[in-house]
Amino acid sequence: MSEPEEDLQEEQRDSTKKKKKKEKRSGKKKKQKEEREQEEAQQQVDEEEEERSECVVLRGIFKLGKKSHDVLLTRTRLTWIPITPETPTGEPCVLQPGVVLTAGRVRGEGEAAASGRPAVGGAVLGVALFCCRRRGRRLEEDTLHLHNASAEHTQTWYNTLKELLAGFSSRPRYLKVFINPSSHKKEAVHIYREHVAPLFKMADIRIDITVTERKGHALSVMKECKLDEYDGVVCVGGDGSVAELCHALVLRAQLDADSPEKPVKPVLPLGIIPAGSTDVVSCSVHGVRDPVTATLHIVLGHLQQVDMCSFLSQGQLVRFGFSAMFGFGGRSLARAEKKRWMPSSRRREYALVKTLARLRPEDCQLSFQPAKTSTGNLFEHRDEDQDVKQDPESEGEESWTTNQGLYLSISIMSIPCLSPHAPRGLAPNTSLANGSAALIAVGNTSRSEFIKHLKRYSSSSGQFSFSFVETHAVSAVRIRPSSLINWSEEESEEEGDSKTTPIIQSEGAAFPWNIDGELVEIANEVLVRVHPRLITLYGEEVDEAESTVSCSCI
Ligand SMILES: Nc1ncnc2c1ncn2[C@@H]1O[C@H](COP(=O)(O)OP(=O)(O)OP(=O)(O)O)[C@@H](O)[C@H]1O
Repeated sequence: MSEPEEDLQEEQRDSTKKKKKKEKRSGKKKKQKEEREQEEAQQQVDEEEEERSECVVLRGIFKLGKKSHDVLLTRTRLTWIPITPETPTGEPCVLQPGVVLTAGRVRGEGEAAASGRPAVGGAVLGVALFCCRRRGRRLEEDTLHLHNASAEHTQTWYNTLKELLAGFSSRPRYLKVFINPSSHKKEAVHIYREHVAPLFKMADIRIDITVTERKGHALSVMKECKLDEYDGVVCVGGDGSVAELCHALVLRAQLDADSPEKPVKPVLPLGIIPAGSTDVVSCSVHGVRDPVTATLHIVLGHLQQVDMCSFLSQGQLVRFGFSAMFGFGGRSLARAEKKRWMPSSRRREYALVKTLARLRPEDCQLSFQPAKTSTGNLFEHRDEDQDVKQDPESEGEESWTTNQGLYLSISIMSIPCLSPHAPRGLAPNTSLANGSAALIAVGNTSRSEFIKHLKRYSSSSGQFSFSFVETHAVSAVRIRPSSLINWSEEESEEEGDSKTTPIIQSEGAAFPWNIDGELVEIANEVLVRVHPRLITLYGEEVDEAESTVSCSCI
């Protein structure tokens, strides 16, 4: 090729490059312009929505207590200002309709006010707003009376408020309720009748109740019943009942979706009314063990996505759940279950002390897949997209970290497991919906050091600052025991030097696991997988539970 030809080609190349660059620049500019336009359009929609919601729906004069007030209702707030000549622009009080449970008509001599419920007979004297008030982590029922003698005026307000409340789509209208009458002190039915049913009735929520007759009853009902009629499921019971229902909801979703392998997110949310002895799941989404708080979260439709785990052994699903303890936690529960005749708190203390006295490590291979997107931010919320992409099953063997050793205790928890005994939770380093579980592995150590570690759970921190404790945010865990012992044999053993002697294998034996407070005996390797946001519970994210008890046994 001659020099001028080469120059010409070079020029052509340059001009094509420039052209491409120009096109790229103009494409980028076009994209930016489109994005800007989209943003502006969205802003306009938001502003219009805000304006619409701030539009006054109703305005009227009502008496609140003895004073007349100028009352204003928009779609997002109810505001009332005292009408006083000395301060014509008085301080407004505000209430969000989101906290209003229902509206009733005050009739007759105000008997609705006296009874705290919407009344049926007599002349209409005003509107009563039954609402929810926050006191710390507790939700309580409260009433606001707006008095006005005009029946027509009152009726308009009553109808409008009812219409507004009907617009809250997350609030349930029809619930399937399971009550375990044998939970804890056998008070579940009483708790339901006393604290829950009146609030459901007041909020016009229809209910369909099953009082369970045996273990597995709720699961079999859930497999068969027509779920699409309901807006949610409610469990009145302890952690065992909650675990059974969560497991049942996911299984049912799998059945409905014809997905035998992969867990499927249930459509219906689960509400938990605590009636057990520890109520860890309830505490983790309510911050308190209080049936009224739990019911109000359901009535107001507060929904919280929650991570769950699946537990598999030899490729078979054992169950779905939130937490599992292997080693100390499993053995302690197995001992407690043998003394079912004891009152539950005594039984727990007995088992704890006895297991501590016979403390022994498990010899096992512990493998885990670190959670990919964990940033160390305890209460971070992530995109749904991120969760979908995070599929531990698609990861190769190389993403696993494996250690072989002696462990006193291994816990895997996809929720913080708050309780009055451990207000910041057994796993404060995870949150309800961060897409990972906390793995807490306690290596072999002396009894006194292990007790120190346990005691720090009831204070507030420092339980992991020991050289023998390791914690990881994980998406999957595998525990392969090296040796087995039938735990009942262990009961009858003489106490030897248990600190360093690993457990001896015996045929047909199984390891006791504590899965959501239920004893599950598994002989082989267990694979735990975390399923981000697999279930929706009525409740909210809380970082600390109300502490009402102290454990006296250690
Ligand atoms: N009528 C019944 N009789 C016996 N067991 C039942 C009955 N109904 C349900 N169950 C089972 O009882 C088990 C324990 O229930 P639950 O957790 O509610 O009570 P708890 O063990 O006393 O409470 P906690 O787990 O907080 O100590 C669950 O596995 C549940 O399936």
